Amino acid sequence: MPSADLILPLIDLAPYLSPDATPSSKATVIAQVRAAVAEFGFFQVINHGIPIASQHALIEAIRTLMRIPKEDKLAMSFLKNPCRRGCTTPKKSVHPFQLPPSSTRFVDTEKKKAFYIGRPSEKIEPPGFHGPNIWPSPELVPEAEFRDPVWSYYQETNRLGREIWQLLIQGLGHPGELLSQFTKKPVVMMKMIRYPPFSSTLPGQFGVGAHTDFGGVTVLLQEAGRNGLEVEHKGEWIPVPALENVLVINAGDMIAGWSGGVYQSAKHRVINKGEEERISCATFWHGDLDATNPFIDGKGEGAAGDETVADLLVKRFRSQFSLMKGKKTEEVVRGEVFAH
Ligand SMILES: O=C(O)CCC(=O)C(=O)O
Ligand SMILES: [Fe+2]
Repeated sequence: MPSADLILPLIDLAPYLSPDATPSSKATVIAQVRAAVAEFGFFQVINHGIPIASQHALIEAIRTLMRIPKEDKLAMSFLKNPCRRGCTTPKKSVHPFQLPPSSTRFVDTEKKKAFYIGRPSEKIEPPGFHGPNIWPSPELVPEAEFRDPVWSYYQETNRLGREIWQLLIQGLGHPGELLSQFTKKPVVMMKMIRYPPFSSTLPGQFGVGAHTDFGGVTVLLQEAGRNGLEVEHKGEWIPVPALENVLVINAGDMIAGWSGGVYQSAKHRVINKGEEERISCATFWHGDLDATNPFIDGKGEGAAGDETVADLLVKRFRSQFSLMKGKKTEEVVRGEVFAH
């Protein structure tokens, strides 16, 4: 059961981001962020600098895209894309609850649909995190209704992800400029999500099952009023209210490892109990594929040391894949099951 008593910290970023910020006002925010991520792995932010109009336009754009015919979505399939972009459909995997007699072994455990974009580069580069984005044709969805607002929000959320990374770095006592050591060409994926209304989900189905994010900073926009996100804290689920112009920030496993356990990567899940669809958008701001832990100068061991960002990402996709027998590794590295 979600706990009614616990709430996540709500941090005002103005004393850090505004032109009048002083060293002391910045230090206060750095300390607040450190405390929040050390305790919860999550916090919410106001005065984050992303214009409300950009947030609204993004949500409308996602709604528009999710309504296009299924065959047009399949033509932009994430599973067929070599660099983790495009459309995913509900997740199929083995699940213990209610298998109707006529069903196959696989049922949908998650009912969401998602569309991914990332940092665009002309060439598709191994191991499949950099490459061109795909977009619906302008005849299908005019650029002003999808591509333009999505791209503009992507740039905003990139800027905010960078600021949050710098806050976390400074919270560990390093200069914020350390960021430039592992973010020359960072992997920054943006996942736009649509959860169906509660009535169309089966008992036991989640919007997103409990998981941790595996990489760096996540910046999450929830459509205002469409609650559903819950964060685990000491065995209890804390509901995270979907508030207008309030973003959710969390740290992934890579940050927890790199920080030597100072920062937490908390489990979270989504259950849309509402009778309306729920739109959200998560930006996963990782780092350069060849980067290793910047806090220990590459001298450490394991996840906290000499593994690169690419190693960590690929390892995570592979381990999730082991649940699904009979598929090829390539499908794993690209597949929805292995997306966040
Ligand atoms: O939609 C949400 O509120 C959260 C999504 C999420 O946790 C994820 O995609 O990793
Ligand atoms: Fe997540």
